[in-house]
Amino acid sequence: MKPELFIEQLAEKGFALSQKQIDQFSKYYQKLIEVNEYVNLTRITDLEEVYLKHFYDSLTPFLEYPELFKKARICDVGAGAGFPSIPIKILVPEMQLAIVDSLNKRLKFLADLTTDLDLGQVELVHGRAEDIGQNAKYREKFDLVTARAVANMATLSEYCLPLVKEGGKFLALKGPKAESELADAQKAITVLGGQVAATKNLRLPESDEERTLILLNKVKQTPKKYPRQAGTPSRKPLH
Ligand SMILES: C[S@@+](CC[C@H](N)C(=O)[O-])C[C@H]1O[C@@H](n2cnc3c(N)ncnc32)[C@H](O)[C@@H]1O
Repeated sequence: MKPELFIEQLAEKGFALSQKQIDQFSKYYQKLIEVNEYVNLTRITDLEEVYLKHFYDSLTPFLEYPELFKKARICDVGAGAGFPSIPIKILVPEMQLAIVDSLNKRLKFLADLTTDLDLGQVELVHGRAEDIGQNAKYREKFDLVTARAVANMATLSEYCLPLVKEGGKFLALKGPKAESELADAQKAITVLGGQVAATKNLRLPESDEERTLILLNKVKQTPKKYPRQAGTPSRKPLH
């Protein structure tokens, strides 16, 4: 997807980018490629592929559910090089964002990136989601938690649902196997206090790339014993 098509597609959906936002995406691409030379951030480096499979793909939750991102406290679990939350933050600068990742060098990249892109405050939290979910500062504190390409849906629900406050939501960006992952995760989701609100199948523009967004509601508090700590001998997927 050429940057011009990216801009055109967003404008067609009602999100006309300002020159500042166009420049932020362009700078994001440059930084990603530059730092990827010595820190493993992404295997996708071609300009058009990055605009489609990282930038546009990351924006799909916002394009489908814009209301979830306004005036919300959001946590992106395992964001790596910033996906999906940084592209969304470019479109919604006022959103309150925390990013959790277990790899410090990726957080260092994000610290420099958020400064260079003038993105305002982003809280960067170093740690495993299993531990952060047991920390009172973060547990059941977020209106929305997002995650892309971190774990299967059952494991991911255990990482993410404890961070969502009651009445909040968890949104997972998944590929075409989402339906079977969701079936396998059904028990875990219920145990952790979640409920499936919607699944949405999408195709990225002018491509064969299929995606599924899974949206869960947090309907009751997560029992205290979850998430179980990393390395716990009895730790098996909750299904
Ligand atoms: C495959 S990358 C995906 C990154 C990004 N979400 C994307 O879609 O490009 C997975 C990321 O999740 C992080 N991660 C994996 N397990 C984690 C855990 N238990 N807690 C926090 N971060 C984790 C890794 O350090 C890595 O940055």
